[in-house]
Amino acid sequence: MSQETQRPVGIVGAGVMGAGIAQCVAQAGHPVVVVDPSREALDGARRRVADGLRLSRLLHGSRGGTAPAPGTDPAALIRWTTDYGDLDTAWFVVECGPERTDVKERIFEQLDKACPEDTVFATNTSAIPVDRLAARTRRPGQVLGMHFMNPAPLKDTVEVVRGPRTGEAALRQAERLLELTGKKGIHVSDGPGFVTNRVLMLTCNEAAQVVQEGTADARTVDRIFRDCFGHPMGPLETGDLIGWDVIVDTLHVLREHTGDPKFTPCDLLVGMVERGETGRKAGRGFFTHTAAGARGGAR
Ligand SMILES: NC(=O)c1ccc[n+]([C@@H]2O[C@H](COP(=O)([O-])OP(=O)(O)OC[C@H]3O[C@@H](n4cnc5c(N)ncnc54)[C@H](O)[C@@H]3O)[C@@H](O)[C@H]2O)c1
Repeated sequence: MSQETQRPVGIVGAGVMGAGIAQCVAQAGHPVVVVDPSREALDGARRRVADGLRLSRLLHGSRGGTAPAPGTDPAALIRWTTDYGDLDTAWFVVECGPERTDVKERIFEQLDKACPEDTVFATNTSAIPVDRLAARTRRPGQVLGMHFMNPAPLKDTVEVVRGPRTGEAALRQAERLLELTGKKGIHVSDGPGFVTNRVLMLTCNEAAQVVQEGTADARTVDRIFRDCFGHPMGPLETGDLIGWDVIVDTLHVLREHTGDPKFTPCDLLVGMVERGETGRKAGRGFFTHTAAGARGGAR
């Protein structure tokens, strides 16, 4: 067993994405340390991973990811902690904290202090330029973006972002993590929103604006994308899955880093987030959702 297979992968942030990525790594039989300052978030993530592993066993790994080996318990490979110091042996860390530039900058400063010199850091940011976060460390050559898709256990492709200072060795370590979790990477250069969210965030915002203006209701907007364009999901169902709080934060980041007012979130979205109607994780966004994932009435 190589040194890397004994050393854990660190995940910072135990929200929707952190839990999903932790599940992917543990399912591959590899140890994981998940850090979050919120005990409530850690408990929620533990439950989400347990549900995800049950689903994965039912699907026998047929929809992406590695199926847990029979008789093994991937959940036992995950250590849940509030202490960054527990990352002291991690060979690779995926940062999944909130989409706020100042919060992520502080996280990277903490990671730089807590982790060994050779640890590679990947940010799962939706839009913050990788080099902005790399600048908060003494190892900018060991920082890159790995933008996993949601739900991480079911999506086999990751947008890999190479910052202007990201080195070849860091990219090779990222490739190891992808191989381990049965995923492939598509490589892009650094910039606000990279490719995915430079385009998707505007689409989600405009779809909400169309509802706000009364041109069509949410169900009709999404039906246009499914029936006319053949998309598997419309932009409003996609936004419910991502979380409108994450989308509003990402639009602010895009506006901050491009200076372009086209990334201003529409009033309808801002109001929904203020009321806690953030989508699937809250049970209500443009659609209503049950714990089993069923979709109900639209706005
Ligand atoms: N939700 C998606 O579909 C999606 C997809 C791809 C990328 N992303 C990106 O992934 C990141 C996480 O998104 P999410 O949807 O999981 O968000 P989330 O709000 O579900 O989770 C964020 C977590 O970070 C924790 N946190 C707060 N401060 C922290 C700190 N200082 N150190 C460690 N953890 C801290 C919070 O307690 C919370 O558990 C964001 O950058 C987001 O833009 C989200």
